[in-house]
Amino acid sequence: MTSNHIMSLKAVGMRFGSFQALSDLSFDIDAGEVLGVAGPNGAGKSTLLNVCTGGLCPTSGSVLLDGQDITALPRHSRCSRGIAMTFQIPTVISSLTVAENLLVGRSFGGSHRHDFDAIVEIAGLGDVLGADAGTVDLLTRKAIMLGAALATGPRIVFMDEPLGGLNADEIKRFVRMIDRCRQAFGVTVVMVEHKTRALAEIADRILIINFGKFVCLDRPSVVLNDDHVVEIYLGKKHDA
Ligand SMILES: Nc1ncnc2c1ncn2[C@@H]1O[C@H](COP(=O)(O)OP(=O)(O)OP(=O)(O)O)[C@@H](O)[C@H]1O
Repeated sequence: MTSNHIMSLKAVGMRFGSFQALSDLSFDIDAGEVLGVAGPNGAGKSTLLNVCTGGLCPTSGSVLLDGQDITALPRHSRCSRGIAMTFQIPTVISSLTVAENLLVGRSFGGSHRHDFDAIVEIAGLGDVLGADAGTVDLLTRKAIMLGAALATGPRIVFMDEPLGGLNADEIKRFVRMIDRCRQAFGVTVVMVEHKTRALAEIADRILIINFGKFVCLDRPSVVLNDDHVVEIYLGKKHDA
């Protein structure tokens, strides 16, 4: 029987000293989907992304990529297997041009490479390729980070709060960018996001966690209309 799961977590736990940040998390990520991850502050969302991308090695359970155990692999080894991550605060190399930043991304990753011109077009960076990356606005810095992640040739991209700090118009533009990544390259996207309305627009499914524990995983219309989820785990202050 063939599986459509690109990644699976099996009973994953993450303990920092005596603090249990993630507990017994098990779920599958479908190839080609946009999976949203939401939950209150401190729920364990960034910890979960780090466990998936190799920034942290879980203290219990396992992470599988295409059914292969990658739990102990560090970030650079996972990158060469097609796993990329973007961060809440855009990490660009300010002393390099926009194009050079993308080329740095291209020097990492595995044997597969997405087309460079297509990445530039998707990220909307055509007009600023020669600009110093340190001089561009926040949306462009986020686009550079996404472009550099795509330049590693990923099959799955994890994004930590990609919409943070953007205004309503910029959110729409970045959501379109994410959608184009999927259309053009077939990449799977897992995004942690507090802006639940935007998340509902782009995500095929949303995972809710709280206190490091699984709460639910379903289509946005089901998850976001669940009274318990809305009141307890999302809350009005995060809605945008
Ligand atoms: N390296 C660490 N050492 C100790 N505790 C940590 C560490 N990293 C995270 N934590 C704790 O684990 C919990 C989950 O943190 P995490 O950053 O994953 O939450 P989050 O859901 O991403 O929160 P937010 O929405 O505020 O970004 C928090 O209580 C945090 O203080």
